[in-house]
Amino acid sequence: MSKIRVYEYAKKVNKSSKDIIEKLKELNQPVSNHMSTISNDVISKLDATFTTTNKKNEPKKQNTKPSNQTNKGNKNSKQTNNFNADKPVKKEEPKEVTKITYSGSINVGELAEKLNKETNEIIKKLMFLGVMATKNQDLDTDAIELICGEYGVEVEQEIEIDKTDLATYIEEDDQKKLKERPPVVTIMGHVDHGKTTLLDSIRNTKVTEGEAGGITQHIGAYQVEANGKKVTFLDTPGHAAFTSMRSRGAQVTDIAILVVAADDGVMPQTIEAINHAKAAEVPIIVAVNKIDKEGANPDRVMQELTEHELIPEDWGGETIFVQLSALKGEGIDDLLEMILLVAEVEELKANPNRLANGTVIDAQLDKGRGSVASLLVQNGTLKVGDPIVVGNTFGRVRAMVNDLGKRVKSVGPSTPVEITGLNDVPLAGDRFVVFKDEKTARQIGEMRQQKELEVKRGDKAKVSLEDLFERIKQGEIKDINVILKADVHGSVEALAASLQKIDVEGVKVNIIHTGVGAIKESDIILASASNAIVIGFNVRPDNNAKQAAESENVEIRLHRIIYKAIEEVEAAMKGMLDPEFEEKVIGQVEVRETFKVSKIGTIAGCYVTDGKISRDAGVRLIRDGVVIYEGEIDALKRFKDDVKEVAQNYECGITIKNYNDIKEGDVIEAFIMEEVEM
Ligand SMILES: Nc1nc2c(ncn2[C@@H]2O[C@H](COP(=O)(O)OP(=O)(O)OP(=O)(O)O)[C@@H](O)[C@H]2O)c(=O)[nH]1
Repeated sequence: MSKIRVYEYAKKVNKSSKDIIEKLKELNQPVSNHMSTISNDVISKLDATFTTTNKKNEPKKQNTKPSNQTNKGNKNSKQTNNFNADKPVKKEEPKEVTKITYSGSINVGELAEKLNKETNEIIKKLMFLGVMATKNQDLDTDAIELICGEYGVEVEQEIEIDKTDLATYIEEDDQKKLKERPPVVTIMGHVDHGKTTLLDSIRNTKVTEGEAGGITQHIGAYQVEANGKKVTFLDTPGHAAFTSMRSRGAQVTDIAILVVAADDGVMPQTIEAINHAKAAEVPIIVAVNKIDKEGANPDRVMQELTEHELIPEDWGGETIFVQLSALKGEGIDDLLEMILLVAEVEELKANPNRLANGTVIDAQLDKGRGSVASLLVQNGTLKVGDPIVVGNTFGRVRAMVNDLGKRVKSVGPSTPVEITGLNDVPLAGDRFVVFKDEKTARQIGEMRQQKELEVKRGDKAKVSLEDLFERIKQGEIKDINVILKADVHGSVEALAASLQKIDVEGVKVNIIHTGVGAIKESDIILASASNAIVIGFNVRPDNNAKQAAESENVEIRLHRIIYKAIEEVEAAMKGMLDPEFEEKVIGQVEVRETFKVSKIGTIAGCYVTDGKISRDAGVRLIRDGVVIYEGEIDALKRFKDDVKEVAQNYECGITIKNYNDIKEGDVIEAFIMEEVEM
């Protein structure tokens, strides 16, 4: 158990921090203030006093009555007496506050105002309580309660419910309704130690038994049966299940299988895997693989793992080791048996008789079926037709397919299933929750979408790759905001990871939104609002997005090769991007006569009406306001001489390269391509 602070403990036992501080003094464990931490052994001592009495006497209350106010109460009554005595004088008494309410956070100044006191007075009181605070400093619940207690004022915190938080819609289970559920297992280990082979081996030996004709399908997880019990394997070998999912706060794994090749021993990724599993507090079963190989040394593996606190039972430890050959399918039954054993110890349970919730294992956009998401049902039963919110997407479960490629109507806890029917593609690691009615699901889904947009919005000036370097140099930019869209989830993750690794002069790429599928108007709006560049990988903007990008001045970069996209961003950050050119019109010329010369073609006798025309300029032939040709000048002459340029109000002769259809009255527009100033 980790340490907790005085005020946290106070809240836990429904006492004021002051009570706890007093008690700690009595226990000879004085602390300086309510923010001080208390160690585990002291907590047990406190528990002995508080949890027993607390449970007996005081039900948990939302409102916090002021504590310890006997003194204050007296003072108040004294005041009243004085007031009565002074009645004929009719002095203005400040309005007495007896109760305040607040929501969210409140700072010292605001509290003073609510209490009808001077800010300085509050600051002094806080100092006395060991808290140094300034006027604009936010106060935690406990400090607020302490101060109000001092004045004998009741405090009520209005708890704000975040309606977009899916967790608030998941009701707690009645323990009596819980039933055993299959364990969800992740296989981890160093490269080439045999994770994929093991996953295949388990699947091949177990899945098809009794499932004649079943076509296996990769939906990110599969179930096998052993000894009449089911086991669910996440079939994303490696750390994906831990890294990407856990980064979104999703915990799906119950048991981690650590594969270590007996001929190779503990390697860097083995250690990494151990750390992931430990951080997630997931039990580890070690699978010593490749024991069929010459040079296999299982003992060495065990020896090496003891250094990482994985000690075999035979050696007095608690870690289960299974020796196997994934390639030959040996030891698979042992492994499954051990998994079931650990599962039993862990008492994994869920309630199949409720609306489902769980986690997205993977999701993608399918040309025919639209958004397709692989879900792991973690609690409840998921049914076709269920109104559902998945991450920031929503819909109704249209169809469900299990890991054997079979259509199913309902699935219970720990079951992986692929669903269609969502309005957009969610992300791996997103939570899903089923709702009773579609209207609520839609409302919450839309609110979540909206919130996602708002959260990601910033209000900086627009950025483009071209001016990036300059703004980095000026110190205007520290983060480069990027919105990433790609055809498949894997590319999104790969590109995002690589972009985030680019580090130029301490400037970092900040991926504010990623998604699968075409670049949409909403992406552009988000980019515009958050001053981001949109990078599309194997995807294109749709028409609305194109228009929005133009009007919002948002830069879209399209790529087909990951490293090119990375190179480009890196080059922009280093100021090495090829310069961008912009067209600049330098002049206008009126065609007054035309001459046809056999070897030369049409010569236009012209008059420069505006600006100038130069020999190396590009030209556009405009007739009745419509551009009918764009090309280069072949010759520019004044009288018989070739000239470099001709200025306004002068006459000249022009021939256009490979173009002769020039007519009297046409306008020739001259333009040059100019490097955009950075
Ligand atoms: N002899 C022997 N070879 C094995 C065994 N298990 C896996 N291999 C071989 O080891 C190599 C790597 O196996 P994979 O299953 O691809 O390893 P992995 O851990 O999934 O590798 P990555 O996906 O690259 O991380 C392959 O050539 C397998 O055939 C085994 O039990 N015995």
